[in-house]
Amino acid sequence: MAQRKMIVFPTKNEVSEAMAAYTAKLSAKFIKEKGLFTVVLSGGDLIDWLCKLVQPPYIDSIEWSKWHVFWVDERVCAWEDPDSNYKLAMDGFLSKVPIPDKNIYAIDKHSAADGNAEHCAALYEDCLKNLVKEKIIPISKKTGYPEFDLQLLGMGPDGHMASLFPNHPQINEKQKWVTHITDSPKPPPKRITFTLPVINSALYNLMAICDKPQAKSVAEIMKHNNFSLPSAHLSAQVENVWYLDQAAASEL
Ligand SMILES: O=C1O[C@H](COP(=O)(O)O)[C@@H](O)[C@H](O)[C@H]1O
Repeated sequence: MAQRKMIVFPTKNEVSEAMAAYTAKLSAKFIKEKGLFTVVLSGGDLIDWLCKLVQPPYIDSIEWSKWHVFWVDERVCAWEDPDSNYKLAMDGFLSKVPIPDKNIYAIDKHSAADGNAEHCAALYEDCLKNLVKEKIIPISKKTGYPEFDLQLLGMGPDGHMASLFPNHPQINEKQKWVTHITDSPKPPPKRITFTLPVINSALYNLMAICDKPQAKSVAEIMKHNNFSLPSAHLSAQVENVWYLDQAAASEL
């Protein structure tokens, strides 16, 4: 598994530029190697920081039609709900680039609106399994879990990543690929999330953290390897890179 690599940038703007360059480089590499690129998004502030991808030079140079887009976690609510990670990504990023609709794998619309978190997680896992059969997602020979090319992750001030929260059992799930939570400490309470083995089976994981509220958890992870914080468990098969701004790195 890849060692954690950290780069501190002066401001959020440089984090955003570096994320775009990293994503574009991997997009070109994987599309050249296998004709497609699987990208996993999170919600939260990260979507704002992806803004550089919808500007020149990336908007015109990325082969968007070869992208397949997933969510590492999703809130169990209607697609139109302001809490929806799908809506956030559609409004701020995906609606501005020509990715075919069929390549955008959102939470099941009806079950999400019905609010059944367990069913939504099972359906999302079925969706991934079908894509394994269709050879869009390989199963890693090393881990036995689905292998995404790139995941773009964020961390909450409490050290959570995806919807894996401190002191909640989802972090220990090893059988399922996608699990659910109904008592998330951060609203909304019902969510689905990739499990840790799936998150760590990605080839490249890019964790982007900006702003002061995250600084304490960043220091706990970097200085003390505090594994009670879910983000401390992040790894990857090839590269596990953390991009921070000065504010997030201020307690290091
Ligand atoms: O609730 C969530 O929080 C995390 C972190 O979000 P941020 O706004 O603190 O950056 C996010 O990565 C996750 O996808 C989201 O559902």
